[in-house]
Amino acid sequence: MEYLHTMVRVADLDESLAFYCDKLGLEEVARDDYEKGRFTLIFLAAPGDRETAQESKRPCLELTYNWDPETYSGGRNFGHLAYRVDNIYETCQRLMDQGVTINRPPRDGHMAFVRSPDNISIELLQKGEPLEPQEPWASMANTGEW
Ligand SMILES: C[C@@H](O)C(=O)SC[C@H](NC(=O)CC[C@H](N)C(=O)O)C(=O)NCC(=O)O
Ligand code: NI
Repeated sequence: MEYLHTMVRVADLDESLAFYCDKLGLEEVARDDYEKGRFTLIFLAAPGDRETAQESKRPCLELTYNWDPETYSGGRNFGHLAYRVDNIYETCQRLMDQGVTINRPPRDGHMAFVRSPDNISIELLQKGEPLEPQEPWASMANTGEW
């Protein structure tokens, strides 16, 4: 058995691609429009997974965009998507510069959380050992739910 993808439904495709690709840094590896079902599926991969994902659409995040508007709510049982990053301070600074709220700042040099436009929780983990605590991150407060 192999892990393939996690699917999340998105209300605004352009807004979601701006967040997941332009800001978070994921890359589109596949896109399928389904006229009959009136939806689009887009498979996104982290740069480190690109080669594997281009061949087999795994490991991926699958965005489902239903052409007819729906209200997505609840789903408290869904926790988060997690990505490992080379430098969590640089990643959070880049996201913050692009207007993303760092809901749980990387005070420990190891873990941070942000939210997607559809309020999906995204965990960012430092690759290898935690970085030395440094400002402004060490004294930043949490913002809302992470
Ligand atoms: C391609 C493969 O990875 C899929 O996940 S297709 C699964 C299929 N998706 C849809 O029909 C998308 C549109 C639908 N309106 C929806 O929002 O799910 C499906 O069976 N989805 C049902 C589900 O519970 O995921
Ligand atoms: Ni799927």
